[in-house]
Amino acid sequence: MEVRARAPGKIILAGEHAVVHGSTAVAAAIDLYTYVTLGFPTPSDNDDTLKLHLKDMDLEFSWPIGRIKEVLLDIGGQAASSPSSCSLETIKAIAALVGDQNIPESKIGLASGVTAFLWLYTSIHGYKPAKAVVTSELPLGSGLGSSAALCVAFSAALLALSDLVTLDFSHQGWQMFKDSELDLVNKWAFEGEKIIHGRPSGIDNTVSTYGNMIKFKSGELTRIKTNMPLKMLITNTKVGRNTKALVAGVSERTIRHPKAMASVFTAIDSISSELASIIQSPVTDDLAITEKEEQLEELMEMNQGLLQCMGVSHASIETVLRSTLKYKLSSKLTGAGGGGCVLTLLPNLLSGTVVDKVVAELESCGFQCLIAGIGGGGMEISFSGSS
Ligand SMILES: Nc1ncnc2c1ncn2[C@@H]1O[C@H](COP(=O)(O)OP(=O)(O)O)[C@@H](O)[C@H]1O
Ligand SMILES: C[C@@](O)(CCOP(=O)(O)O)CC(=O)O
Ligand SMILES: [Mg+2]
Repeated sequence: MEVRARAPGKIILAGEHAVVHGSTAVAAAIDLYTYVTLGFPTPSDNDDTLKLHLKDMDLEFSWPIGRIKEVLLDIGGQAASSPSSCSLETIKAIAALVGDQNIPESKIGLASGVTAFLWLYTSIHGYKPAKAVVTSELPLGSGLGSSAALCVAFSAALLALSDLVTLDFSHQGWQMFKDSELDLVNKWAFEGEKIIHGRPSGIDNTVSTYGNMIKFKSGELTRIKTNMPLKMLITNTKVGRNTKALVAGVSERTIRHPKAMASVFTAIDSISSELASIIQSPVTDDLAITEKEEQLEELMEMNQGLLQCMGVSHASIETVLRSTLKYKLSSKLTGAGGGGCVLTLLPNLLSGTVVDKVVAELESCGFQCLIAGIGGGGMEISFSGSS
């Protein structure tokens, strides 16, 4: 039997980085997904390997099960129901397995994703032969949560083929997990994110698992119901960066200037809480929407200023801010920054002509613009034969 899982990317409306240090952040799922297909060979296939195919990158990896057993002696899938962290020793052991595959130097950033796969796979299914295929609509390393979407999709596909979840195998099309099963997916995905990010807050895997819009603080989520139309332009500066290094940079700054950074984190906590309550409060007419949009714009600008304070902005991000400001539009980086993606609020009454002009200007700088649907569903799975 083959299962397909999909998990969405996300945007962070306020609070990235500060959320790692205990502040509130607000995030929404977007309608761009990472897909993982997983299947076990039949005995007649006579295949005793674990395979991982990263289809978009045209990379195929294969490990003989004997080699995995030799390197990862004590994992063996006994702990699938209680997610645990990958020890440093095991990360080193997995590095030897990843090393076997000679990933080209230009694609070495993928090694952490492959490491997360091997940890999640062996933790949940032990030493069983299988093939996993990954495709994604998300740009990698751009702040839209591709790492979390990958870990959620892996965890969902792995658990769907375990005896820990109950599913309707005859159901046609996408189906959801029960709440307690989603919790298990989320916990495993967080363990995968730890391998990729070092010190994740958990917001990305949580919003990818449960979908919609969430407020997140110290590992606790509160679902948010939006009461206003919210349209964001996402501009990908295409400047590559790595979340792990940026998160570590903020932590180092916090060690150097603990008091100043604590004030920054407190300010961001207030910004996120205020932003969440504006989004949730009822609106009566267009005027009320415009007022709320102006408040949101101001909060986004304040958040961006504080992100700059943390050292995670970038010349390319500043270029987007300047370009959008010419049209009186407010922007902030989203995700880890250092390049990656920028959000621009598109007010409800903004004319299509202005949007076209801003997009044309941003694209003339070499950036890529997209308008994604926000606040949609979380992870889902489907069995082969259905869509
Ligand atoms: N589809 C994918 N295939 C393989 N690795 C992936 C995939 N998506 C994400 N990754 C892993 O996640 C890393 C990017 O994560 P990160 O730096 O957190 O940025 P973001 O989560 O914003 O995209 C990649 O370098 C890779 O290791
Ligand atoms: C910077 C941070 O707040 C978000 C990182 O998101 P992304 O990997 O850049 O999509 C880190 C985290 O919360 O784990
Ligand atoms: Mg990430």
